[in-house]
Amino acid sequence: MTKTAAIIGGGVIGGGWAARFALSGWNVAIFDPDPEAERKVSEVMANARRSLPALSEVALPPEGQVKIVPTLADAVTEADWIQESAPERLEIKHKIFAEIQSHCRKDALIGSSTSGFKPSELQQGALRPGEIFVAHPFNPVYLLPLIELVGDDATTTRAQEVLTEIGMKPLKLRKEIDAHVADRFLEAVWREALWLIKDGIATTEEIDDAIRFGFGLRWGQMGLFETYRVAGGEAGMAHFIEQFGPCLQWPWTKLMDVPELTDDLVQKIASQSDAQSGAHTIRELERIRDDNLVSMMRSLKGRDWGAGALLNAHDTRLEGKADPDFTKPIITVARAIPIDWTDYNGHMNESRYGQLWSDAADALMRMIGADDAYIKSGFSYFTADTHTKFRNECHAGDTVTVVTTILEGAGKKLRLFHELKNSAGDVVATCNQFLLHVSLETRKSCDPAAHVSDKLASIIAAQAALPKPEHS
Ligand SMILES: NC(=O)C1=CN([C@@H]2O[C@H](COP(=O)(O)OP(=O)(O)OC[C@H]3O[C@@H](n4cnc5c(N)ncnc54)[C@H](O)[C@@H]3O)[C@@H](O)[C@H]2O)C=CC1
Ligand SMILES: C[N+](C)(C)CC(=O)CC(=O)[O-]
Repeated sequence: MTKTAAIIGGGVIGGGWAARFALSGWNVAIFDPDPEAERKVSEVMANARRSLPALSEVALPPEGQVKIVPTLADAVTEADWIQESAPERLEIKHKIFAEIQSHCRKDALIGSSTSGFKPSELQQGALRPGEIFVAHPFNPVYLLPLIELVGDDATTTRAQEVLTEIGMKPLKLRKEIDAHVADRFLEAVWREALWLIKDGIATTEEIDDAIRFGFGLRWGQMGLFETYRVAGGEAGMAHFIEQFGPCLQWPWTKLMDVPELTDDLVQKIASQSDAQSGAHTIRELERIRDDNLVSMMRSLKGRDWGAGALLNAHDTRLEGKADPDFTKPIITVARAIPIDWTDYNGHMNESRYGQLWSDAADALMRMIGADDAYIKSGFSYFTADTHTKFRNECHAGDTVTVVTTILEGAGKKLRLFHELKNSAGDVVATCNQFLLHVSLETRKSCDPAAHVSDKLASIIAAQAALPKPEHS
């Protein structure tokens, strides 16, 4: 049964949660008293639709329904997960939790997006305090996987399972603390940046350059400790601390001091920020950010590292293991086209068609039992010939499928016909691909193992009644 999320507060973060849940196949009900909420949420949804599916090499589940409802009770009554994302004011959040708990199911998970409040503060005066926990996300919630979870162990363990299912990276904190873990870092960096601007040392643009051309790039892949372990050289972490530990005693940092946010300082920051980024609207900046994040996370996927390894594991979960119904056309690829597959002509680059044919052949190989274990045993298929015909264009964000027909599959020969189709079912391109079964030891062609040729024969028989694809 389709699960339901209730989002209370549909601003920057609530909208991001709504998109994350809906694109993971959940129905979403949003309550927000702002008459502009519907427009704002639909803009976040549009951003999410063009970016989140591009992180995946497989199709996402069908999108859930998203609706704005007139009362908080309408949103929460049936919900499996309720996410409070109202302004960062404790009295507002208390009122909301009281209303949530008088209408919601007893087994509903009730998370708060709070950036700084501890669960014990959120729970003050609540009907069932232990049910309220912190689920702190990062903007944009539909792309960044981290969620800091703080609260009752059993409840946050249940929350952890749900978040993993929707492709996120829950991080359970051992103890509650103001501003959790990640925002403690962000606050330290923010405080130092304010000083640097106030003291006229650097502008907003120079500070951003200091981050994005240097340690910011490192942090996205290894974080703080692994990066510094490497920086310690062969002598390692202890040596690193010995060398740089004393800096904390030197005047490198103003960490304990907070600059006063005077009108002058706010004006200085705002005008520097306008000079730096004012040429773009916020929506344009969001799209630039999202495209960059998708490209960076896709690179990490190729390395199976960090956030990329998480995405690969999520793809495996989404793909499932069950055999398709072989009496129907075989779908070997179902996915969205990522932005980094497109080129200066504004459409998918020709090299990526080769990628899709290769992915389709790999999927077909797994279906006939020529899977990873079979390849490890010393046998595989090599492509000997491909003929691609381009018939239409394909753009970033398009959802496409590859339908693969087995034209020939006897002995060592395997001939496949792939049709790349867009979401309207139109053929974008076709490929006639000829493969030979090989021994990876001799590098010569040979007949496949009996279980592979038998499976191939049974699929060809199951497909016999289907019409032959056009132009094959
Ligand atoms: N903006 C950010 O970068 C991040 C914010 N957060 C947290 O997320 C929460 C929401 O922040 P944003 O989305 O940035 O704020 P926002 O101002 O964009 O959105 C808040 C929304 O709550 C609505 N609202 C006000 N009173 C309400 C009520 N009684 N019931 C339901 N909705 C109500 C407002 O109309 C508004 O649409 C805060 O607790 C914040 O600390 C967490 C991570 C990052
Ligand atoms: C600025 N902030 C404290 C609201 C930031 C966050 O809470 C997380 C984020 O997305 O940076």
